[in-house]
Formats: sequence, structure tokens, C-alpha cells
Amino acid sequence: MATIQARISASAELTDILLAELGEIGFDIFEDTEEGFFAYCPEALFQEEAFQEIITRYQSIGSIEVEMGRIEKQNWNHVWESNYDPIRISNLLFIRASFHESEPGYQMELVINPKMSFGTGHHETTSLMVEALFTLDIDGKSVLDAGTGTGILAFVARKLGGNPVNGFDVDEWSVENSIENAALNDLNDIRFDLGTIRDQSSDEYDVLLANINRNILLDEMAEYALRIKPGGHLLLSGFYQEDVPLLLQEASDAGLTFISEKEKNRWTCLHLRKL
Ligand SMILES: C[S@@+](CC[C@H](N)C(=O)[O-])C[C@H]1O[C@@H](n2cnc3c(N)ncnc32)[C@H](O)[C@@H]1O
Repeated sequence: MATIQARISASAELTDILLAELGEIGFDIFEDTEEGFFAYCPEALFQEEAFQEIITRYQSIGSIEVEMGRIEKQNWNHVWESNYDPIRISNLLFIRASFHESEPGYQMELVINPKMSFGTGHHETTSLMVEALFTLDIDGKSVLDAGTGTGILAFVARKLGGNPVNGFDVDEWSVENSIENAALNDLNDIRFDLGTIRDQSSDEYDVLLANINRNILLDEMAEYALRIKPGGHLLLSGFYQEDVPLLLQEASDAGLTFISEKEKNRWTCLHLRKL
């Protein structure tokens, strides 16, 4: 599988809007350069129609130049290595690649070589999920990470004492990359599977994590609820604050109760429980 690369030139204002819109349809933004910004998305997840619709919508407001490309897997490692700085999520978590030095002063450190997958903590939704996870007492609790990306949330959960911890993703590279990252962090007892929530067993978990996107969360909410133990927790992200009422309605229909909400740059994280 290859990666779709979009190079986009637009005004600063339109760029901000496009970054957010493309993030919603699965693009992971890596580079902001003088020639415009580069956004990347695994080919298997590329929603061409949605992409074109976003570009056409904003071309009516201002000039947007788009150039599409495709990167083969073997070239990808060079792209991410040149664009990845360590990430700090408050004093909780320091995330680095294997070629960066450690840094003291954090409650936790992870080594993540993202390669093709989303989830280094750069994105607001990942850091919101990490912060929310730190507020839960998950020692000895079972955790399922839906849409695991690099495996980052599964690793945080395991390091906070979650056990067992399982993760899954529809992207085969993500599963491969999560297994590699687990080994880098000596967390080999986490199981990573390919597929969606519908492919998972009917086992119930104490904590379910899902940082995906609005449409998938709406579609899969009832399936998540089925796999959460009574009293268990659901942390959701990957959507904007204006999507919250719709998600809360779906969650309530699935028997889930709202606990709290946190927002960063419009991106939102919801904490729900099955009470
Ligand atoms: C926004 S990323 C989140 C990655 C990581 N969990 C994080 O918090 O940084 C969403 C991930 O969900 C995966 N994904 C998309 N649709 C999915 C689905 N229906 N079921 C499972 N994974 C899915 C994508 O491949 C991607 O790796």
C-alpha cells in the first residue's frame, strides 16, 4: 500500500481551514514549507470524493493550488525521519523517535517511529486522549484501543497499568508499525489486530479508546457500547466541538452517559461511561 501526498498552496487563512478539514478525512499533516503544505494519507483510506469536495468548496473563497502525488512504502521512512521532532504533552509524556535522546522531567516516555501511521502526539486529538487517559485509574483494567495508529494510546494505557491491552486498526501498516513500536518500548504483551470494531470478539473491556473521526464514531458507537463493561469508560476524539451534540445523542441511544468534555483548537475529546 502507498501513501497519497497532497501539496497545497493557499492563503494562511485558507491553509488553517484546509488543515482542519483534511484532518477530519484522515490526512495527517506533516510539513509546512515555502511551497505550501504537504498532507499525507494512506492510500487505502483516501476519500477522493470528500477531498475534492473540500477543495472545490474553498476554491470559491480564494485561490488554492493542489498537486497530488503518491509515495511508495519504501520511500516513506526518509520522509518522516526528516520531519519528526520529539513531542511533549505537558509534564505527562515525552515522545521521541529511536534516534532522539531521552529527556528527564516527564511521568512517561515512549519511543514511537511513526513511519506511515497517525499518532505521534503532534495532533490535538492524540494529546487530548493521552491527557484524558492519565485522569483514569486503569491499573489492572482491560483496555481496547480502536484505530490504534502508531499504538500510542495502547502504550500509554499499558504503562499506566492497563492489562490486558489490545489495539486494532483498519490499516495494515498501522498494525505492523504498532507491533514494531511495542517492541521498541518493551510492551510486547499488547495484541494488535487488523480490522474494525465489528471484527473484534464480543469481549467486554473496562476502557475503550477511539480517536478516529466523526462519521466512523457515529457509525460504530453502538458496537463500542457492546464491548464496554458496566461501569466502564469510553474516551472518544477525532471530531470538532460542533459535532458533540450529534455524538452525545448517538452515545445516549447506545446507553452511554456523558462525563466530561475537553477541547483544543476546536478538536474535542469526550469522556463517557456505561453506567
Ligand atoms: C486519528 S488516527 C488515531 C491514531 C492514534 N490512536 C492516536 O490517537 O493518535 C485514526 C486511526 O484510525 C484508523 N481507522 C480509521 N477507520 C477505522 C475503523 N473503522 N476502525 C479501526 N481503525 C480505523 C486509521 O487507520 C488511523 O490509524
